Amino acid sequence: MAEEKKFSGSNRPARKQSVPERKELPASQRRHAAKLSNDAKPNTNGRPRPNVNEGGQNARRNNNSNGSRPNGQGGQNNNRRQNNNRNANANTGRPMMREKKSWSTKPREGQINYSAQKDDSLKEYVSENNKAKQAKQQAAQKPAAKKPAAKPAAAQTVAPAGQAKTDGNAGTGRFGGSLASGNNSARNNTRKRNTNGTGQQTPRRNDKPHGSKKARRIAAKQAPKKPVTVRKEQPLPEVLEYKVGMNVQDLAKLLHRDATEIIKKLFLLGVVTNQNQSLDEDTIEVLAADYGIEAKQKEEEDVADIDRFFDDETINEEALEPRAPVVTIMGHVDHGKTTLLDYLRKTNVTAGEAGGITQHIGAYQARLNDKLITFLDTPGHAAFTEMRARGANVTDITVLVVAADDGVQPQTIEAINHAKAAGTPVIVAVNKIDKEGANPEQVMNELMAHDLVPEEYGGDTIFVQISAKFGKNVDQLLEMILLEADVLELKADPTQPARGSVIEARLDKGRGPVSTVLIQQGTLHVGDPIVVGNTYGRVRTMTNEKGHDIDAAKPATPVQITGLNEVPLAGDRFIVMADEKTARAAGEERAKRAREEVRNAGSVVTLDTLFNTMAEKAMKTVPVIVKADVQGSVEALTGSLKKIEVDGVRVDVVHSAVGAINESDVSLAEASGAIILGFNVRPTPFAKSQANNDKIDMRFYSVIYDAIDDVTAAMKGQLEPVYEEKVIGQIVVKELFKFSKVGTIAGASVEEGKITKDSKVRIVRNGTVIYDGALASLQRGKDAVNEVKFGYEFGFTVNKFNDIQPGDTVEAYIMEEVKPK
Ligand SMILES: Nc1nc2c(ncn2[C@@H]2O[C@H](COP(=O)(O)OP(=O)(O)OP(=O)(O)O)[C@@H](O)[C@H]2O)c(=O)[nH]1
Repeated sequence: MAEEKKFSGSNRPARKQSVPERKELPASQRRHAAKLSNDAKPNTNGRPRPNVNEGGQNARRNNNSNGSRPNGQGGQNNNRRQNNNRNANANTGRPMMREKKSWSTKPREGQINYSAQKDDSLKEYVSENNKAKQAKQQAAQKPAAKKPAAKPAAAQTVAPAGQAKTDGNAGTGRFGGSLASGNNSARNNTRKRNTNGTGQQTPRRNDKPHGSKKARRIAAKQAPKKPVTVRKEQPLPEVLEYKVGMNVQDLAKLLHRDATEIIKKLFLLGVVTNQNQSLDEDTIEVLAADYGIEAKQKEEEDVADIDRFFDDETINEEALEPRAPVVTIMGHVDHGKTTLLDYLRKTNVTAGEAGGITQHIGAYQARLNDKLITFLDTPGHAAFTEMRARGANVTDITVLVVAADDGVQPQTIEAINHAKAAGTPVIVAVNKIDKEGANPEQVMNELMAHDLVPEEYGGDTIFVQISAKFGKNVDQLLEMILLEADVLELKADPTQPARGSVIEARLDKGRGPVSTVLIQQGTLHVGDPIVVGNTYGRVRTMTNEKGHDIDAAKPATPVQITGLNEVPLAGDRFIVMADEKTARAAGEERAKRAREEVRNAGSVVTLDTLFNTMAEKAMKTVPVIVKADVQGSVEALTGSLKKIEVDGVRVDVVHSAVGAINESDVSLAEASGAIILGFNVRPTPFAKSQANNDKIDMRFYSVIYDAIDDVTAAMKGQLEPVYEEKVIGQIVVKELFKFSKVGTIAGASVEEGKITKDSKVRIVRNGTVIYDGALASLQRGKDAVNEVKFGYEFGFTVNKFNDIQPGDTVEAYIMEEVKPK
């Protein structure tokens, strides 16, 4: 049962200590008490009655704070419990939710204890009041007591710890059982409210405090505080692995600490920051040191760096297997490289080649005694120097073809140097030994001067005399290659994801970018996500050199693949990635960086480069756009064009790509004033008509030499004309004729050569040039003439010079344009 509290008018606490002593209640209070006494009748309708008039002045004053929120539920107001209960609505059994002041039932020191005073009227009042109160409480408890009994479980659930329970414990709770009685009790017990396990009911939407500001403030003070979530204390990590730029929140997670704790710590360390501010390396390290742990900067993986897969040897020694040697054939033009490969492949590439030059790198495999040899078909023309160099970089062995009837030539030496630079052993194939005039001994002697000493002369270079045309000793050459490969112990790990290099790439009309790649490590599978140079994709199809579809390719195998987004460059490296997403990210990042590189290279001017840049700007350029059928040709042509040496003029390749000449090429040509050079390609119909309209110069070639010659001529035409002085005649002044109208006319004779009307004249007196200028008039007799030849006499005047004397000699000369060499 609810603890019964006496509410007596005489029990009214003093609001101030200095309340004057009174013998009896004032008339007004007695009147009020009497009114209350009348009101304090049991509530028969079961509904809560407002307590506005209950409790006399106290009750009225407390009415303001009789909100819906239980006061002191959170257990903060234990010391006020009695007051609350005293102030509880007697009708409802509900506690006074808020109070304006903490009232004590016991008089404090210096206070007057009204209750102790003898006052019969008050006693009477109290007794009546108590009876009325009891009656009211009993009436109020009746309906409330039913519901909790009907739903004890619910009541158990909702009754927070420390609150009165509605069963047999009613009246012993914090609110003296008031929760268990009346309508509040019924509501609280029938509706589940989330207590979040804290014992505190979560506030309802309308649980706003009412009353004056002050009342709200006090209520807020007394309101149960939100439970503080206690972070599970986890131990600090041994090492703080951080990234530069992390903020306090990030570090808080890593350190298992509260962000505010870190902010405080940093503040004490002299760093004022907030949760979101990025922190530098030093700050993070100092913080870690303060926590007494080690800080280690996390190395961010550069997804675009595919070279690391080539540098970091992650090869499993146990998985290594012997692989085919990769052989590059090098040599001077027409010494028989293609014929040798032809023989090996039993095809006839030579006949189909325009201009008789191999235009791009191909790769093929030859088999001898069940052993494979991979050949890279590198061209011999000087234009392909870069490609040869690239070929040598993926090469294990270089076969140097030297025609026995032609001997060592410039490109033979160049090939030797490339092989030396790449560190690959050289096997010399002395070719065309079938030919009349072939002198293999001579070739051997010449090569010895380049450190290629035959074994029979005590050196370590293998020489094989062959006839590629007739296949003589070609098998012997293959044997020697395999022998050398054995010495090199060539092995690879086929178990890892494939990586290698692009040998050749082109754009196929139907299949998109088609690339010949050489696998250097691992096994390449159809479907592999792949990054190639600055592009990426998934291996859609894979074919071997015979054009057969294959599913997997092991190390040292050249295969043609499709499925890339763009045409890569010959020599680009490729790597198979874990998934397509990573491949895409890497490819896109690489492409972005490549674009930035190009942009920066074109625009950055530093003080160091300023002079050069200015000088460069003063140069005349021949802008060209190069389009070709294969990447190798693009590179060969652009490389050759850049090497053209004409003083004061350089080629500016504004764009180069594989594929037909399209509209965007024509637009670019118009914008940049470029000539379009098409190598084995033609324009699309649209591009053709656009080029006609825009008067764009498009030229088509199938031989690189022709393209280079044309551009060289164009470049020479671009040069400023150079003039040289050419003396055409010697004249001696004989006498002077003075005319008032025209001035002095010199009479002279042509002693050597001639003089023309356009001649310039240099007047020399006593060996000194006294005047250099142009003729004003040239005449014979009274007639003006264009030219006076040797032996004739004539008259002349000089522009702006009137001091000519008999005996002066005159050099007649002209400025003649000199063609650039
Ligand atoms: N008699 C004879 N002629 C040969 C031999 N090898 C090549 N030839 C001829 O030499 C010429 C040039 O041969 P290629 O194989 O095209 O020479 P290459 O070195 O590939 O030339 P480029 O592709 O221009 O670098 C062709 O006419 C061949 O038929 C040979 O062993 N004997």
